Amino acid sequence: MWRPGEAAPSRSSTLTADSLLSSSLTSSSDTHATILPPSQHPNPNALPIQAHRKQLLYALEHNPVVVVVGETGSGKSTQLPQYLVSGGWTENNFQVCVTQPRRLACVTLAQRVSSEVPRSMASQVGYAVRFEATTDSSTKIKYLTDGLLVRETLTDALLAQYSVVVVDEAHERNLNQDLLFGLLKKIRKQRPELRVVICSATINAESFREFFATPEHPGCIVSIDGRQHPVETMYLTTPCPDYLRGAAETVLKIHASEPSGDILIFLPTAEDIESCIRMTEELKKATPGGRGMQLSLLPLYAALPHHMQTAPFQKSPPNTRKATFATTIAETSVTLPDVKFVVDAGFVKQPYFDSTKGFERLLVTATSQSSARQRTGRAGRTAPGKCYRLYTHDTFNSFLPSTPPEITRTSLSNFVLTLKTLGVDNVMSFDLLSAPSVNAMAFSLEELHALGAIDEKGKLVPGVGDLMGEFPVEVKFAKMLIESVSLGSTEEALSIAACSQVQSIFLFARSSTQKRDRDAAIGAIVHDSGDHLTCVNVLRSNDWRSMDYCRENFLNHKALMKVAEIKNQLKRFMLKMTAGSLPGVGEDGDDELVLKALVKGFVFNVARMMPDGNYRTVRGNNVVEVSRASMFAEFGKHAEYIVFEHTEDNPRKYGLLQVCGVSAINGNWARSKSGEGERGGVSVFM
Ligand SMILES: Nc1ncnc2c1ncn2[C@@H]1O[C@H](COP(=O)(O)OP(=O)(O)OP(=O)(O)O)[C@@H](O)[C@H]1O
Repeated sequence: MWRPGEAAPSRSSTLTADSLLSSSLTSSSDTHATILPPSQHPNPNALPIQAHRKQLLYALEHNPVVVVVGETGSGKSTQLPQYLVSGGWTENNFQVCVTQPRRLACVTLAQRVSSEVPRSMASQVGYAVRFEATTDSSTKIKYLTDGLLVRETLTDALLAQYSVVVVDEAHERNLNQDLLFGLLKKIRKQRPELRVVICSATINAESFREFFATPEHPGCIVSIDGRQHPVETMYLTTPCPDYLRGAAETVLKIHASEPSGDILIFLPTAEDIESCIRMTEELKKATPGGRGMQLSLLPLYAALPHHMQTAPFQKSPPNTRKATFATTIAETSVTLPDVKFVVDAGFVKQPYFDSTKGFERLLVTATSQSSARQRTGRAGRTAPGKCYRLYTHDTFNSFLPSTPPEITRTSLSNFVLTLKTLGVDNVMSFDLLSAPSVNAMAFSLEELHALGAIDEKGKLVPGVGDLMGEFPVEVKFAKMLIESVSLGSTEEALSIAACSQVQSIFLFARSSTQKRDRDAAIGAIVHDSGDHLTCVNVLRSNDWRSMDYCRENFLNHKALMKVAEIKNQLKRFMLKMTAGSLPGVGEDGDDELVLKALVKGFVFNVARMMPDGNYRTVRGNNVVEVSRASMFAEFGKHAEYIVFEHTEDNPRKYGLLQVCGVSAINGNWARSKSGEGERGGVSVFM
C-alpha cells in the first residue's frame, strides 16, 4: 500500500499525466499519519480499480485535480472514497464527499459502502439528499447530490469541511455539475489545499483536466480499464416498430429461455413503465413460460415513494426473477445486485429549451452512445451479463456520442438565480466548461425579472430574489410559495407544489366500464377550475390515506403518499422561513387566493382563448392544446384565460404543444404588474 510521503509507485501505462512523477510532494507524511484499515469487502481485489489504488493516492497527493476515467462497474463510486479515507484525507475532522446526479444513487452507494467498511466505521458513511440526511460531524464519507453540494455553497462558500470533493458521473454534464465545476475552480483559488476528483466514463476527460489546469498544476488523468464481468451486447436486425411491446416481449423471452438472473429494462417515461408492466402482465397470461420460475414486475422512477424505489434492490423470494422497469434513474452509479440482463429501448425523456417558442419542452429522444453504454454496464456487475438493445447497430451508430450538456439545451432560470444568490452578478463572466445557450440565458433573465427576483440591472432583489434562490424547488413554484404567504394560501400552495413533483395523483381507466366509474368518482372530487384546486381538494381531507377510498375514487395511493412526504419537507422549509406560522385558506370561498398565488409564479405560462377556439400563449402567441391528462380538459368549465405548469409535445401531432397542469384563471390576475408591488416592472400583456 502506498502512503503519502513514500516513494512514488512505479509508473503505470494507465497514468497519463506527464506532470505526475515530475511534480514535488505537497504534503508531508505526518499530516496523513493515521491509516485506517483497508476495505473488508470479501473480494475487493476483484474490482479493476484495486490495481490502481497506489496510483490514485499518489496522483492526488501531487495534483490538486485528478480526472479518473473508468468503465462502468470498475469500482470508482464505491472504492475510491474508501481509498481516500485510508490515505488519510479524512484526518483532522475533514470529510470526503462524493456527488451523484440522483438521490437514489446516494442512498444505495452509502448503504453499500457502509456494508463494506469495517463495522466500527460503518456509521461514518452517510448520505445527504434534499431534505434527508444520515450524516453528522463524525461522517467521513458523504454521498450527496450535485444539487445539494451547490446548495451547501450558499451556507459554506469554501466547502470548508471537505478535504476532497469527488464529482462522480461527470460525463452526464447536468446543470448542477457544470455549476459545481465553476464553483470548485473558484474555491480552489482561495483554498488551494482542496482536492477535486472528477470521475467520468471514457469521454471528455481531457476537457475536464484542461478546465482546472493551471501553469503550476496541469492536472492528471488516471485511466482504469477493464470491466469486472463481460457483457454480451445484442442488437435487433430490423428496427422495432413499438418499443413498449418489444420490451415486454423481450422480458418474457428472457424469462422463458435464460437461466436465473434479474432483468433491468430502460424506458423513457413513468407512463411507459406503467404501460409496459401492464402489457407484460397481459402477455404473460398468454405465454406463461419461465420454467416454473415466478416473474415479479417492478417499476423504478423518481416519482415513486421511497419504499417502492428500494424494492428492486431487495433480494427476490426463492424461485422468483425480478424484472425492474426503470427510467434513467437506474442508469448510473446504481447496482441492482442480481441483474444479469439489461433491455434498452434506446430512448430518454429530457428537457430542451425551445427558443423559437420560448418554452422548455420535455422531449422523448434517442439516447446517446455513452448513456447506452452506462445502461449496458448495469449488467455484468456481479456476474457475466447480456444486454438486449431494442434497436439496430446502425441506429446505435447514429446516436450522438454523448448527451449534449444540459447548460446548452435547457432553461437556465434556476441556474442563473443560484449564481446570483452566490454573489455572481455577471453570470456571463463565470468560468464554465461550456458556454450556456444565449437564448435560454436571455429568457431566464427576462423570467427572473418578471418574477421580481432581479431588477432591471440584473441585480438580485433583496428579500425576494435571495429567498427564491434558497428554495429547494423550481423558481416558478418558489415564487408561488412566497406569494402565498401574503395571500394567506400557503397550505394550498404547498399541496400544489408537492403534487407537481409526482406523475399524477389519479389512476387511469383501463376499460370503458372503468372510464365510466372513474368519471363518476372523480366528478365528485374534481374542481371545475382544473388541476390545481382538484389536487387541493383531494389533500384537504384525509380520506386519501385509506387505500380503499383511493381504489374507489381512482386515486393513486402511492403517488399521494409521495406528495404528503414532499409537502411535509417543503412545509418544514417554509416554517423556517416564516418563523413558524403558515397561513392557509382552507375554505372553498377563498380558492381564488390560491390561484392568484399560482399565477404570480407562472405569469409566463398564461394562455388566452382566441375566436378560432384555440388557446394561444400570451407570451409568444403559440397555439397550445390542453393535455387530455389534465382535469381541465375532462371536467373544466369554459375559461377565457388559463395558466399552465409546463408544456409537452403532443405525441400524435408533431410540433403541437400540449399544456399540462392547467387551471382556469381570471385574466386580470396576470395583467397586474409582476413581482412584489410594482417591482419587476414587466407586464406580460404588453
Ligand atoms: N449494492 C451492491 N451489491 C452488490 N455488488 C455491488 C453493489 N454495489 C457495488 N457492487 C459491486 O461493486 C462494483 C463497483 O461498483 P461501483 O459503483 O463502485 O462502480 P463504478 O466504477 O462507480 O461504476 P458506475 O459508474 O457504472 O456506477 C460493482 O460492479 C459490483 O460488482
